[in-house]
Amino acid sequence: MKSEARDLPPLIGAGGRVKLPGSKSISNRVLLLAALAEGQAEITGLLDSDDTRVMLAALQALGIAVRREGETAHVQGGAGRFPAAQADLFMGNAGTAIRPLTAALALLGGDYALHGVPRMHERPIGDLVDALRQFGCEIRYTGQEGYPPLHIGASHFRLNGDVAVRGDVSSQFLTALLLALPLKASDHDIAIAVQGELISKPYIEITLNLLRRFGVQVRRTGWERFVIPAGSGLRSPGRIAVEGDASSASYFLAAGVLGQWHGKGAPVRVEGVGRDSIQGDVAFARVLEDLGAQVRWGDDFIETDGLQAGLTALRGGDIDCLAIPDAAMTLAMTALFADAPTTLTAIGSWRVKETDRIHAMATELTKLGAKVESGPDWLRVHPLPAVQWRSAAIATYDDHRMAMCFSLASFGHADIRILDPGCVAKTYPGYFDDFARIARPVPVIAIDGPTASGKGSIATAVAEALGFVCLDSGVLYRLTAWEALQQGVPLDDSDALTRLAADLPVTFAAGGIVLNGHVFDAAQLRTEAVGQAASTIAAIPSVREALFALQRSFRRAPGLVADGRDMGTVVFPDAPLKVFLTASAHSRAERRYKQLISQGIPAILADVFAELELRDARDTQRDVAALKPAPDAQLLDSTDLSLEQTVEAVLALWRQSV
Ligand SMILES: Nc1ncnc2c1ncn2[C@@H]1O[C@H](COP(=O)(O)OP(=O)(O)O)[C@@H](O)[C@H]1O
Ligand SMILES: Nc1ccn([C@@H]2O[C@H](COP(=O)(O)OP(=O)(O)O)[C@@H](O)[C@H]2O)c(=O)n1
Repeated sequence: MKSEARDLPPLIGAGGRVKLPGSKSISNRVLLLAALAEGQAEITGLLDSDDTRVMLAALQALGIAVRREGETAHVQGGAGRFPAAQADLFMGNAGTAIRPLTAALALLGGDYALHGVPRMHERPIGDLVDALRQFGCEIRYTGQEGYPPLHIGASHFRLNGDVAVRGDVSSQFLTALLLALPLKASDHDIAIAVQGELISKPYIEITLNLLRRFGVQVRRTGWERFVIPAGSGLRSPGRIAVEGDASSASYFLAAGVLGQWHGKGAPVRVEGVGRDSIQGDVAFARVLEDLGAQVRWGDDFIETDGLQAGLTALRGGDIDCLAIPDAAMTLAMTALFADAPTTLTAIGSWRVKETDRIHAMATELTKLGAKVESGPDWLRVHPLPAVQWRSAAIATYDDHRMAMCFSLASFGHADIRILDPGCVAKTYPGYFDDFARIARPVPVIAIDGPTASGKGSIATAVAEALGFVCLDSGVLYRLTAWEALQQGVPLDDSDALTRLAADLPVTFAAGGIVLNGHVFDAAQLRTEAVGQAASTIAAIPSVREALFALQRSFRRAPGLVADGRDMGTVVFPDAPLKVFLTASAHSRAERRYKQLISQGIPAILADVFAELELRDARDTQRDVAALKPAPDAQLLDSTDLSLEQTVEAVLALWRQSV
């Protein structure tokens, strides 16, 4: 089932450590090699994600005994064959599963059907099939020519000189052949000739490296010709550890740089990859370094810590991404914070990944307000100045990397909603939890409570003391009510009231209210008539929803103090400090009475008291966002406290909480 959306709070910094999940590329290669090899393998650090489950399920369907306990899997190798001669295999959207399995199954022969999700049926596989047919493999397209689904039949294996495979669409075709051909190399050398410029070479290095671990030494001439020597056979190394995923590391490494902008960050360290990693995507950290990031390398970790001395932003420029196709997506995000446009080149392979990533990236970056240009195999992203950021709901195209990349937009100046965040399960089910662990959201102090408990005065004073922005959310309800009264909109016409709230022509300049382009005298909102009307319309769910985004947009660095009725329960549920401010009804009525008189508004204490009780009742009994303390709120009774004492009490709670 799809999770619908995840709202990310704007961030003021980042810091901490992340233990990376296992690399997808290594996990699926090792699983297949272990299944084909002779002997038992214990694989540790294995990634648990959609794509590895697809591979595990396929191997089990093929009769391979696999036992999995958390991050460890025990595989009893099939010694060059699969026990099941017939199987129907669901491959999801896992390119790292379908391609090498197609090669292995086709070379061995049998009666196998391979299919996946609709997007998988749009991802080309023709170049691999063409290469395998040169060996006499029987492969049929059961859908569209050149794409899965496939049927694999008997193998009439023959060798006829070098076998040709294209290398310029996906390096996974070559990887698939390299992983599977040792099955047929007992008596003869088998040579593969790559046609076209080989892309993603580092992924081929991973393949060669893992083949060595399984006893096969591939000889290569440049990146054009690969020979699997006669006598090669796959033998289990016994135990094999999977490195952390270097592509997934890129988001955290970028966070360790962007998270220092406000001076509130600390280093971010990813554990599980290091300077000797066999994954090409660790080169992303070198690219970041070239762009001006402060990077530290360890044997088993990489750490970023803001910018190098003397810089105020990452550098822009042209970046050849041929070697880091996946991590390169992360550079499209850091480009928003660079000092000049960034052009990513050699990214044609993005077009045939989980989605057309060039199109997806360009579309979603544009939603944030960014200027983006693109071509068949390149993307140019212009820096996005703070004032031009727009809040956006980001579509993720069933692409885990789109979802993970755009979490970095929360370092910008807008509210970010990630749609279908569950798609990260393809490679990193726990991504958003890990990201939240290193993220430092812009702090919010939420102050809720009944009328005249002192919320507004306390919030203003606390915000001033801390240098934070202040939001009096009641003002938004009062403004909507005031407009309704002005325009004669009935207070039970929820559609009209919702439209009013959604299009409230208001800005807050230097703490003052500007309505319809004119400075607005806030005293007009303090009358009891407006207060009662505000509390009436505030009970309408669609009005509350219409004001939700506007309220959240006040959360900006260095912090926010927000007062109202539902700041801690609904609008800022992740606020690190929530105060529920009360005072006895008598003292509140007296305070309000004095306040009104001092403002020259005529009032009678008994009436003020009665109206206050009426409003308390309405605010606490309504169905939506009823006035009540959040479970984690601190209760503060100000009946016997002065204004100054109450402010000090809130500041003391704040000091304790940070
Ligand atoms: N602890 C307090 N002691 C005395 N007066 C207070 C205290 N807190 C607030 N007041 C006064 O009560 C009045 C109502 O406070 P206000 O901040 O408008 O409350 P709210 O926003 O909760 O309705 C103001 O005139 C304010 O100065
Ligand atoms: N976050 C908020 C703020 C105000 N309101 C409503 O708006 C009315 C006026 O809010 P206010 O904060 O200006 O009221 P006072 O507490 O200042 O009297 C309240 O009585 C609530 O019904 C709300 O529902 N939720």
